[in-house]
Amino acid sequence: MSDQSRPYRTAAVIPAAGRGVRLGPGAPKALRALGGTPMLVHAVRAMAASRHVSLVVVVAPPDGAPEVRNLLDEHALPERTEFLVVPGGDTRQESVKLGLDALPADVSAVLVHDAARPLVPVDTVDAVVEAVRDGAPAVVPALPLADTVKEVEPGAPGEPEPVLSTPVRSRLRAVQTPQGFDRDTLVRAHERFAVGGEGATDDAGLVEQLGAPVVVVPGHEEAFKVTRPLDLVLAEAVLARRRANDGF
Ligand SMILES: Nc1ccn([C@@H]2O[C@H](COP(=O)(O)OP(=O)(O)OP(=O)(O)O)[C@@H](O)[C@H]2O)c(=O)n1
Ligand SMILES: C[C@](O)(CO)[C@H](O)COP(=O)(O)O
Repeated sequence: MSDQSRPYRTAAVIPAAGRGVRLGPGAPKALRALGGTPMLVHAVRAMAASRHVSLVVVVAPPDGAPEVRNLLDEHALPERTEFLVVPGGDTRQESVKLGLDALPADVSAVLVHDAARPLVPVDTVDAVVEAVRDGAPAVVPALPLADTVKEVEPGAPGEPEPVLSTPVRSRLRAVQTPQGFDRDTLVRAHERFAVGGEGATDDAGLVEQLGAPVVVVPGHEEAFKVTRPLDLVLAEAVLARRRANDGF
């Protein structure tokens, strides 16, 4: 739980060090354009749009920190927000850990947000921060599923895979980011699993393995992750609709 003696400051860590293999050949995914602006800049603006967030730590591709720093300097970002850039690691988990290591001592709450979710609305960001400030050590935004999900025995690509079970769909949620945490809880989770741990595909998964409670708040359809080429088509369409609605 949070240390009440510390002032309450919320920072966002944005892992942006991935290659974007599933998106196809090109620049690292976070640096690819969406509506003419790098996806990372959209993600940074989405975090800085929250009045709660006063620091954004961008975790850049390992050899791309100077380029990312220049990128942030070139784009208009809120002046009240501080920005740090650090080099990332080989996995998302390592990159998040490197971002956490860069946080100053006065940060009490941390959001971890994929650069690959450039269009998350500020209301979703605020809902996550507020749940953490209300005392939840770990908060994830998530949506119910539209598809039925099967657990299978994974086989060779293209080969039929035996179905093992069908989880009850109404109990499942598709988890998004930003995920919000009490800083000490998240740091403990990452330290425990940094070396030889089981790992997890999201930060809340590490906190669950610590035994700490994680709660879900409503996510948003526009907080989807740009993973494959079709996601980029959808992201361009969402952005174009927003720009048309805003009249620019
Ligand atoms: N070594 C890594 C790998 C991923 N990420 C970041 O974690 C987020 C979620 O990862 P994902 O969408 O899987 O991105 P990539 O790893 O780039 O995609 P792919 O798996 O297709 O290569 C992205 O913002 C990505 O930049 C990171 O910071 N460091
Ligand atoms: C953190 C995450 O976005 C939650 O859905 C997801 O687990 C990241 O997975 P990826 O394979 O690293 O994109």
